[in-house]
Amino acid sequence: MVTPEEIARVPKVLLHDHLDGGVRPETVADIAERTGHQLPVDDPAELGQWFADAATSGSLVRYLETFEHTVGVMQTHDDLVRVARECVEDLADDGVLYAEVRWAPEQHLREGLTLTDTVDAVREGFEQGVAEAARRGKVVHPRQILTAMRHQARSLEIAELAVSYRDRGVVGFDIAGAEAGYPPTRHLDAFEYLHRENAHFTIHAGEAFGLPSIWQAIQWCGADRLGHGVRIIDDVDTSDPDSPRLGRLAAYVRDKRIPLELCPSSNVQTGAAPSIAEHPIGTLAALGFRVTINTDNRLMSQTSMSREMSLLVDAFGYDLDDLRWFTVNAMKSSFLPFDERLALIQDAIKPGYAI
Ligand SMILES: O=c1[nH]cnc2c1ncn2[C@H]1C[C@H](O)[C@@H](CO)O1
Ligand SMILES: [Zn+2]
Repeated sequence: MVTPEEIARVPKVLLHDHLDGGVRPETVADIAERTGHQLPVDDPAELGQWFADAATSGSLVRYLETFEHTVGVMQTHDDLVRVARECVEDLADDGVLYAEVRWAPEQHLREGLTLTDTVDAVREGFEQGVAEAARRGKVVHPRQILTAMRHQARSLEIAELAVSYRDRGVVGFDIAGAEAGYPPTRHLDAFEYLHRENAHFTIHAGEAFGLPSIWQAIQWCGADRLGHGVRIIDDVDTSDPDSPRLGRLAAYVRDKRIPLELCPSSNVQTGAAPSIAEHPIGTLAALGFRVTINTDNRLMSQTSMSREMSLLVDAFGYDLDDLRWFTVNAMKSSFLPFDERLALIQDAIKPGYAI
């Protein structure tokens, strides 16, 4: 059985983590006190628990309401730098080697920052975090994914922002927010623009809404990866456990090696999966889908990459070889240039798992 110490030590790759879903509770409390942002509870220890309890609602829409209290304290240059720096420090302390951290610039303009100001601030925070991690003897490579909110109408503008920062720390684009009622095809112009620019994007799909959302994300929008995508399991007939049968869409996703950014704890909180033990990741991994393990929102789920891996080790009996497979899957699926992906696999991931 893999121990928590081994999991903490091996290099991990994180493709789906929200900057505004991973703020330290102490930082939320600290900034809120200074800026006058009203919190439901003020004590940092209680606040961490409040986020977790409020997010464990069985509903994505209610889960998302908790972000008002993180987005609310990320409205100035200095506060964005701080949150970004602390994010990278926390990931490095957790043994994360490479991370794509997403956030929605359009949500951080309330105090007068421009879209480019916000991306510059996060970039500065990431650089500070990398330097601080290096001082602690840790190597971490953070990159940004810029998210557009699917209920808003700024996706083309955010896609243009992502392309303009493609050589300055931004590797991709995403849409997030409530899924039901806001299909990805509302943002086709943004996705078509990204295709023309040879740019990468992922789409939150198949979390709160099922197969039609995944189908649109892949076949209409041309997503490179699926944010969650967990409901692809609805297109797998497991009534005979010895020979599961894939429907056309599930077969396409597996044939094309489309990466699934699975986030087990988050899915249990929003009701997308009944429990970790019953999470479709077990079946999807066994069927050879391009499965990756992710945190989604470390604050709301009180989690980390190591914890998500530990939960899966406990539930499915995964060993180090399995964890390396998930990690290599994630690195192969990243939006980094191919040669950089290969270098991290050869130089860091393979040696890191040869313990
Ligand atoms: O799991 C999620 N599904 C859909 N949207 C999400 C999820 N987690 C966070 N978000 C939203 C709320 C954040 O404010 C936004 C940008 O990070 O993305
Ligand atoms: Zn997410």
